[in-house]
Amino acid sequence: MPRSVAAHRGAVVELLTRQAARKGTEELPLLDAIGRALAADLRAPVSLPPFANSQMDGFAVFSADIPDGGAELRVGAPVPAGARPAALERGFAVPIMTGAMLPKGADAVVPIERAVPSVFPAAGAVDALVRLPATAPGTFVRDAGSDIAEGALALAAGTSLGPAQLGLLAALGLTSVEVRSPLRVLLVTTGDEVVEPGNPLVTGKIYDSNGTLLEASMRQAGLEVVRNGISDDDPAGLLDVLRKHTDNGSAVDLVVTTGGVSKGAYEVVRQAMAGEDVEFVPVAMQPGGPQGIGTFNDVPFLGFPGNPVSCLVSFEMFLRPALSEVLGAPRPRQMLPARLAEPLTSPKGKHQVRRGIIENGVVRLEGGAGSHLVHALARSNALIQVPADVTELQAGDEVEVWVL
Ligand SMILES: Nc1nc2c(c(=O)[nH]1)N[C@H]1C(S)=C(S)[C@@H](COP(=O)(O)OP(=O)(O)OC[C@H]3O[C@@H](n4cnc5c(N)ncnc54)[C@H](O)[C@@H]3O)O[C@H]1N2
Ligand code: MOO
Repeated sequence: MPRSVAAHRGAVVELLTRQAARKGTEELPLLDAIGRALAADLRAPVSLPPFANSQMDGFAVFSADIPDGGAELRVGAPVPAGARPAALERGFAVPIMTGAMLPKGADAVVPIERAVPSVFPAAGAVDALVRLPATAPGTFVRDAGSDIAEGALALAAGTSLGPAQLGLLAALGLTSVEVRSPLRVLLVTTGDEVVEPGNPLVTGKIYDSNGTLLEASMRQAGLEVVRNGISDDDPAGLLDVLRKHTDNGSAVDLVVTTGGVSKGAYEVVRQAMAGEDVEFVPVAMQPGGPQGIGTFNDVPFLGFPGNPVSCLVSFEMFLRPALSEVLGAPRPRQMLPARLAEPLTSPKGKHQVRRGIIENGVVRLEGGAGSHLVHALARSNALIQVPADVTELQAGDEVEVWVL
């Protein structure tokens, strides 16, 4: 009985949870922390904004100085951004620039466009007057701490740090941040037929796309990737590579291989793992059905199938979500409902993952179901999820898509 996608994902989560618990944290300069997960809850060391300030270029006023019909007020000394202004005198309006500190005694800002005249008096002008409309207290004032108050929770442990989160930390005055240390992965592609790009393509051989595809996926997800070339179909050679990288305990946190897991005569990964704590399970998913999982030399092990699309789908369906769950980073893929632009069929009892392009809530298929179709994959921006109990869908039917 094949294992469900959810059950296999759960097994990958369990495998990584133990390993992640052994990893520590590290302090990094903000920009080096992009894509990492925050190690601990972080409280705001200062309030944002730190002081009440103006949201507009205009006049800071005491709202009670302006009756319903408006009033003519005397113009005081202007407040540029960055200055510490003197208190506002009653009956005065002071020119204030966006972001500048509100003078004590002021409680509202009237934008320059609503003033008559609607220009600031020239520098050095004396006895200038301005006519302003009535204004409710608080208008165009950004109160101190209205974004976040000092001591409040700024970001929770496990938050994935993207540009917005790092920008917040900078706004709070921080220059570095404590993040979870990344997992280091040994990625080994296998197969006698597979050659490194850049070499001549001898008849019967193909270039290794899995190595680049998966290393790129892993790096984007915040993993450190160790490579050791391509292993041929000799199990002893593959075992040597795996031992070299796992023997000294902490060298790698996870091993991922590609290929050699199905039912052929030369299944190098299956053969190498005979006698190890690794099982080969059929998962009710297409592509990416045959999966290896377990530990090698006490290090978590995942054996992805050899077809390139199967590799990407295995990564997106199992490893990436498990990393999100266990480490907090990367952020989970955005999942959207979309209408199918065309019909599709799906094998009975298997969760199918098709590739497609989503645009304005409609998703169209790119290429067929074949797991060798890397060109179609490269044109796609979404994975279309077809549940195991669905065998046919019509144009216009709603599906869930994961945005790549
Ligand atoms: N009799 C059966 N045959 C197959 C079954 C099955 O159930 N019964 N399952 C099929 C499915 S589904 C998949 S997926 C593949 C999985 O095969 P393996 O993991 O053993 O992978 P390989 O046989 O080594 O390769 C499969 C395919 O992918 C190409 N490949 C391999 N490595 C790379 C690489 N690094 N870069 C690019 N392409 C690669 C390889 O040449 C094969 O075409 O098994 C089916 N067969
Ligand atoms: O499961 Mo295979 O990965 O369909 O091609």
